[in-house]
Amino acid sequence: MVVSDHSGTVDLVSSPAALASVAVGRPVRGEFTYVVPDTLSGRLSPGQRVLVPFGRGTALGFFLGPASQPAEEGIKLKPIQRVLEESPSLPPDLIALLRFAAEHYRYPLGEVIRGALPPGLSKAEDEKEARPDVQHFAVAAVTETPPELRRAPAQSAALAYLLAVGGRAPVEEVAHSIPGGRETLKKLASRGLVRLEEQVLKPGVREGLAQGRPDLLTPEQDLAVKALHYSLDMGGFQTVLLHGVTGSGKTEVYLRAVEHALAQGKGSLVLVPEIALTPQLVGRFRSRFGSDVAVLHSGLKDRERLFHWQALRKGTVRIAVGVRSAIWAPVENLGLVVVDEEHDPSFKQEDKLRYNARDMAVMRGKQAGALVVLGSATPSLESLENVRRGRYRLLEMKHRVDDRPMPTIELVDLRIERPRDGGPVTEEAPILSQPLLDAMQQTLDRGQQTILFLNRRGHSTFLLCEVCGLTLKCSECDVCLTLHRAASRVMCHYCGLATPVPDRCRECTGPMLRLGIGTERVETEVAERFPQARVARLDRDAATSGERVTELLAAFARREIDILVGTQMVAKGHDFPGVTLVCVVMADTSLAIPDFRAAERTFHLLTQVSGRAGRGKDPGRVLVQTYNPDSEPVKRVLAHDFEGFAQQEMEWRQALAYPPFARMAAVRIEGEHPEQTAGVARMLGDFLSRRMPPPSAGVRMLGPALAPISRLRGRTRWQLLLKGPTHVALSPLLARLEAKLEDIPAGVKVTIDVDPGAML
Ligand SMILES: Nc1ncnc2c1ncn2[C@@H]1O[C@H](COP(=O)(O)OP(=O)(O)OP(=O)(O)O)[C@@H](O)[C@H]1O
Ligand SMILES: [Zn+2]
Repeated sequence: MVVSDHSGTVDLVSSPAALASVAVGRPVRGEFTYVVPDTLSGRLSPGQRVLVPFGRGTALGFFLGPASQPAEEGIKLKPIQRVLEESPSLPPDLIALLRFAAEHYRYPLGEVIRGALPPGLSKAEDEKEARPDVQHFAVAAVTETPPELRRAPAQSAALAYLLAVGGRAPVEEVAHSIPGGRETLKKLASRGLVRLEEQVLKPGVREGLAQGRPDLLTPEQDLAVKALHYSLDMGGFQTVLLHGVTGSGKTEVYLRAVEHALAQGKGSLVLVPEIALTPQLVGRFRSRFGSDVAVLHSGLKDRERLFHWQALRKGTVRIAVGVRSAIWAPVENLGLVVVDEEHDPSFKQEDKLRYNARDMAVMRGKQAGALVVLGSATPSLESLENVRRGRYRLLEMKHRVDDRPMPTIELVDLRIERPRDGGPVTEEAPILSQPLLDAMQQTLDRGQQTILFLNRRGHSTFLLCEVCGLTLKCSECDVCLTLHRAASRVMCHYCGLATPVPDRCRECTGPMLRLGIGTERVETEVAERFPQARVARLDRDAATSGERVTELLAAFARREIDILVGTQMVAKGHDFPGVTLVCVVMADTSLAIPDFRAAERTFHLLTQVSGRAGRGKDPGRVLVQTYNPDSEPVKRVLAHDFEGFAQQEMEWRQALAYPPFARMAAVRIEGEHPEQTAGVARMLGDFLSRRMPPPSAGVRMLGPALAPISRLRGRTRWQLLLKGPTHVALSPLLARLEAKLEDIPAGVKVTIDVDPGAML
């Protein structure tokens, strides 16, 4: 018999041949059964890392729990070799979540677990205690230099230095003053004249932007906070959608919920789209909870990652704030999971394990029995539908903090806007129409700030031959190249390939026209029109690192920049009270993308960027330039009509059986040889169509067909979409497909993308 005692350790002693279920950290599917040797009985806890024989060698394994005798007779099971750590790296709720993720997204469990762990724990090595952020100090053990040091001038000098500064100094400071100081201090320590000490710094104590705790909540915040406190007091799993307009103070609601969980002795997990773009939010958490917060972002060093993991696992740090991958953080006694900007596409990982951290957050809450709060000014249709079906509870905040008005939103119709200075009508509309120029001038005159949004980077987004009409494409991808003038290169935004700018068409030597506006061009135009203004640009080209982004945003917050031009990076939850004008240079860029979410994405972007205006004492104004004033997203944004947009879009999705009224899985087939790839795509199409459930099940297959971007990095891409009323309806088909993937010829790669995000 296998039983679990209360400490979670599995007592396998009483079983004649105790068996263990182990996930192996290799790209293999399923869990494996191993024998628990006598030496390990009573020492195994679920979530522990172990060393197991695998193939001809050994591999890292994760003990998941007891197993029963496999059905097949005559299989010789091998024993677990040893355990790699005393206390398990994975808490039980996380094991449950990782198992769910592997099953749902059709990805090998061992790889799912390895991907979740910090590098220090994802190798088949014994656990090492992460060296925390420590500072080494040298402390003098004597009060004067003893005569024995007369023949050792370096040691004498180092000790003299220490005594001179009061008997105690950081080692690096001594080393800085006395060449070879580190070695010298060690020698002094071995003589017993100096003690070397470490002072441990708690994680996450680097300073953020300090923010006070408001004494008074708005009435809507107060109601929301009370509701969340009540749910926390009740305990157990529940999901709440916090739909609060831009600037309604959602962050404060999260902070109060985290405070309450902490008072209950429970940990919290807070997910944000991107740390570099949300320094204010991180700052608010740090200044409220100090060293109780671990901030998890992609810039962490391996050692720091391990340190945070261990601190959270031990419960010495109880709050984790982080990006997508922080969903795997081993927060102890988890009571609350918050997902800020839950609609954000960055929660979906687009390689390896293609998970959606927002969806995993809900599942994590379920496994841990925790409260889940999904917050946004523009909730996803998926979450709204879950509210309608009674799965999530809705909390709304319809007013801004301090009753500040929502910004006014005005339309600038590019079809009728004439070029400035009454010049001739050209095919291209002006980048900045007269209404925009006037509004920007007024804003400058008042000493206020402007954000200019265009969701395309570069100078010109395509080059076209004036004579033969050829557009310049990437040699590796089926994508137009973008001209970057500052770098004097044309670049592919998909594969990164950069080449010199051609001045003539390669087919007919005709001159190349530079068309399609990008942020770089907008910035140039703005600088020319407003030479007295301080202009900066925020996009992937200008902000090459996380620090650079933070610096730029900080400079904008300090009002050292008057006009900020940028891509969707400027649309994220920023809170700059000086911004009173937001201009959308072209609202249409994301409308034409062949993706069923194009309209939703456009609506979200326009609403979010508009929401940056008028957050301070002065009211905000938004100008939207567009060629499609009658398109649904544009019309509804102008009318501040979230409900109307959502309803209209829901009807359309329902009519065409798209999410949230159906579940989807994309099967992507990529290969170097176009012929072979097409062959595999057709083969998989046949394979699936022969295994389709009866039509009454409502499962449908679209394709196989060439993907919208039919070539990427030199590889041909095919796509096959499966749609069904529920995930359960799709999963037998996906399981079959997963098994079939073992027969795919080398040279073609097939990936299954469950609940796909981007459809390109
Ligand atoms: N009760 C309050 N009293 C005074 N100021 C508040 C209060 N609550 C929040 N604020 C301030 O209001 C501003 C907006 O809050 P916050 O950034 O949380 O908005 P939000 O709802 O997250 O908006 P968005 O969806 O645009 O990100 C912040 O400057 C915040 O400090
Ligand atoms: Zn390319």
